[in-house]
Amino acid sequence: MERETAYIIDEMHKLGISLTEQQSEQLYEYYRLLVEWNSFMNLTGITEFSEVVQKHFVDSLSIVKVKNMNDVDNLIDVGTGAGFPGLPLKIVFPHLKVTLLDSLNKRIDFLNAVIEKTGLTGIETIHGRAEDFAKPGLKREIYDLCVSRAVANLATLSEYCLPYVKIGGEFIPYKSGEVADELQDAKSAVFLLGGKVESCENFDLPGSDIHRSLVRIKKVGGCPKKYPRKAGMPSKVPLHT
Ligand SMILES: C[S@@+](CC[C@H](N)C(=O)[O-])C[C@H]1O[C@@H](n2cnc3c(N)ncnc32)[C@H](O)[C@@H]1O
Repeated sequence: MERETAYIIDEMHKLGISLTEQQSEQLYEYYRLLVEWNSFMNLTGITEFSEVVQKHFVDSLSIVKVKNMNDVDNLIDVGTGAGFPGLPLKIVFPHLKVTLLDSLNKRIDFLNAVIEKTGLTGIETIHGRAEDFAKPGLKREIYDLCVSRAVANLATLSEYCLPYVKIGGEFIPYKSGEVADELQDAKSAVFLLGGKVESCENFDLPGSDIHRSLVRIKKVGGCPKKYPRKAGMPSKVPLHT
């Protein structure tokens, strides 16, 4: 295990992140549980250790290239699946109050097991659809940051995510490949939901073939009450021009 934790520490160092022994052990335990649970449920197609470190852990943390996480108090990860990117972010930045939301209960069971085994506090899981928890009195417009990876196209995803973000906060989707067309298609959805695209940072993820794009969308105005529409609508009929 020492060799593996040293590898995790080195790879995070390349991103300018200094990990404690405890944090590297928590990430290793997360990896171990991911592989164990993956043998009886579908969590990830990636199970080889160095690939998990690069394609899940380093990728999740690549947000530090565009955002100072010390400026963030709370975040929600929408469609977190096996916890990416929200759970590695919580382990590396323990001051964060984190909500992990997913519509598949089996994945929530897995996340709860990781949280219990690693002893993390200040993190909650929600089993449900993104469209159902951004209602007034629930989790509407309370987060500094919303992140999401591999969940939906940007127009749909904006309707899932922007209602969670407080004015002045940010929504940063993890996209892959070229996103120019997707950004164009999502432009009016982002505007309608109170967002403004500030920038899009593209880079190759080291040690993998992933071309990552991180889009910074600022919440500049309140989200109209009618959004998000009822569950299923944002994906069936995405908001567009
Ligand atoms: C391809 S997986 C990606 C998981 C993780 N974000 C990652 O990058 O590894 C998509 C996840 O989004 C969840 N999801 C899709 N639509 C959702 C919705 N409307 N509300 C909540 N979760 C949703 C699915 O259950 C699934 O776990």
